[in-house]
Amino acid sequence: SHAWGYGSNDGPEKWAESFPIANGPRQSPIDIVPTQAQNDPSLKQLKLKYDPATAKGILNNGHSFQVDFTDDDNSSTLAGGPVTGIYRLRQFHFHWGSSDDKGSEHTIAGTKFPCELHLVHWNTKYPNFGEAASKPDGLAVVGVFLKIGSANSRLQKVLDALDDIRSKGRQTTFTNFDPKTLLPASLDFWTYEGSLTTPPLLESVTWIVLKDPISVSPAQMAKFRSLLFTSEGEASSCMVDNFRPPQPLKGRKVRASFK
Ligand SMILES: CCN[C@H]1CN(CCOCC)S(=O)(=O)c2sc(S(N)(=O)=O)cc21
Ligand SMILES: [Zn+2]
Repeated sequence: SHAWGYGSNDGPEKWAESFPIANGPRQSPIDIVPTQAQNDPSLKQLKLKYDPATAKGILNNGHSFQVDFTDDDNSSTLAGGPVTGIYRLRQFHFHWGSSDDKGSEHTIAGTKFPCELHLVHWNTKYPNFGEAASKPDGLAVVGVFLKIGSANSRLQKVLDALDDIRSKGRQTTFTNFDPKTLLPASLDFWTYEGSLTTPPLLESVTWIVLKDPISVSPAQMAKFRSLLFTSEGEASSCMVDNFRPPQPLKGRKVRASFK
């Protein structure tokens, strides 16, 4: 079976055994080196339009937790930036560490953040998400770093739902939430062609990593770490360190939308 995780027996160093694309040419995440990113004036402004009514539920999938959105129309979309056409918001989720000195997947000149938010969108030129997920221009994921600071009241709305989804497979309704409230003031970004950072590691993601972080407090980080990788009835394992380390750039260029 393709059971994978983040432990020593089933973690990122073992994924290539079941998912050989793990050693592919456009794997994610990467270390972003700002001085080596090229400003590209042809990059358009990022256009994010989210309708809070499309928020549907929140789920512990045993690897992270995700907030799912209804994606049967163009109510919540991404356009502009490095992409052509319209991409629909499917879900957002996070990756975080067991301590504040690690947790993000992308790093900035080697700097790790305690947490990273991913907003997953799929290209509407394809009939559905599943089809899009396997195409080289099928997905666009916006990455946002979380930095330790003051408590983030918008994030707290999401964290308040975690008590109901503590173990793997638990889900609950989660509606009337605008993911735009989780974004920093500036939409300046770096962009590069990459992959899913978890199995199946499909090389179908245009990455859009925002330059500015949002804040998270130490108490809020503790809330992330209260989740479990395991189902009820199994021996409990805390959901922490669910991040893949940076992967080789293999000649890819990282572009910046800003000077
Ligand atoms: C735990 C599984 N995570 C996957 C699940 N999806 C892929 C499903 O493949 C369909 C064939 S996804 O497209 O929602 C997605 S995006 C990211 S990430 N970290 O790169 O933003 C991981 C994943
Ligand atoms: Zn992710």
